[in-house]
Amino acid sequence: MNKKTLKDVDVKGKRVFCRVDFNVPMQDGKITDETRIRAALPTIQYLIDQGAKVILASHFGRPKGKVVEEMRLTPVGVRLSELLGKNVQKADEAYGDSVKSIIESMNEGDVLLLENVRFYPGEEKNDPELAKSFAELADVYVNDAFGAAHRAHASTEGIAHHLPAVSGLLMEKELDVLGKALSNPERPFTAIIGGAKVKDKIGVIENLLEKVDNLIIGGGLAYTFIKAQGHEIGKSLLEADKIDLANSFIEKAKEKGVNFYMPVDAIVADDFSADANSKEVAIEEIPADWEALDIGPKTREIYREVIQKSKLVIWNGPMGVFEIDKFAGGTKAVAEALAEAEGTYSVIGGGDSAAAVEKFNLAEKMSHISTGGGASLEFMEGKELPGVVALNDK
Ligand SMILES: Nc1ncnc2c1ncn2[C@@H]1O[C@H](COP(=O)(O)OP(=O)(O)OP(=O)(O)O)[C@@H](O)[C@H]1O
Ligand SMILES: O=C(O)[C@H](O)COP(=O)(O)O
Repeated sequence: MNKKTLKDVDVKGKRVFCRVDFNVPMQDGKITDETRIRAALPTIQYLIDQGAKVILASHFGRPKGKVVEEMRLTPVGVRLSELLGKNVQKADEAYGDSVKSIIESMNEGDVLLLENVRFYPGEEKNDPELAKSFAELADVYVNDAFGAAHRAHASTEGIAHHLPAVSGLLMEKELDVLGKALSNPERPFTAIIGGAKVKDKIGVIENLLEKVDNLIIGGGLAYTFIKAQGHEIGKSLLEADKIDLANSFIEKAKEKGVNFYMPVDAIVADDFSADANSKEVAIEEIPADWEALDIGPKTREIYREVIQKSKLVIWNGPMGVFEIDKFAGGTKAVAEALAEAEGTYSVIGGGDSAAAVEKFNLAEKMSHISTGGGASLEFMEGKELPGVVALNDK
């Protein structure tokens, strides 16, 4: 990476504004998945060990510039304190005199968690005044929020123009893994693209078609491709305006010598629900009144074989409606194939695929699970991430 990292600056005794992504799933004030908090621990612990005064900032949810009581970061502070095994002070604001006076009383190695930065309208607008107010709190800026690096906000981008600005250890790792995969992949290199819509994955498919040896398609978006091949798809998800594009991807794959894999069979249902009737059918036999909600067993086997022969696999998006057990089999089969494949480096591109891998208790078996959903998608599209661009060059 050509950006300065935490290791390039001296933080002893310094006030460090460290942007993390503590936007964790929460239900009734309880954190339901703490992966993102755990992923930020190495940077926080490093700062503590170096004797920095650690000022943590994060967004949580989408409060739209107003204080929303349920979106305070208090529960995150409590859990962080337990995980670090030390007191984490929590501020009720994210800048200003009250925060400054807390920071004045901090000792080296102390940790302060600021309030949700999205309580202020200037955050998402990347307001220069708010960025300056954040910068006034600190001597050094560390961005460890890979999950929010695709956002040009005051705490992810604006602030970097006012302080020495470096990446944290998680940010560095994410950029290294994803960067190496895209610039210098071990081959055979396979991408598995699933999820609901073609529309959301156009950029990723376009960019990956230039790089991979195998492109595997699954999930709801696969059926626009199946339709493009001239088959009827019943009530399965269809983006009619993307049929031509789907065909152009298939053509481009041929030109580039990329093996393009689509489902050859599916699990179809007479309703989008857990108690629907369901059955396996060949892909050209989807009944008119049914919808395909998962890839079928033959497809799973083909995909498993491709995965096993790959040296590197990037996976983004589930193969079916994995939230309903009946339609989770295809996504589970892909996750298991990745877990079992020896010598295959597996990169899970965040969001729903990461949630699926967690659900099947296979997270430990993956080589890298990105903490970024939207951010990893934009990275895989080949876009520059504003939160990274703004950091100091080496
Ligand atoms: N065959 C299908 N029919 C309808 N919906 C499907 C089908 N296959 C998968 N889905 C749905 O697609 C959704 C995930 O799509 P999405 O595009 O958001 O995935 P993702 O890219 O992994 O998400 P993220 O952007 O969070 O990383 C899931 O809720 C899943 O139920
Ligand atoms: O969960 C995420 O993908 C990040 O925390 C970014 O959140 P956002 O989509 O609300 O900007």
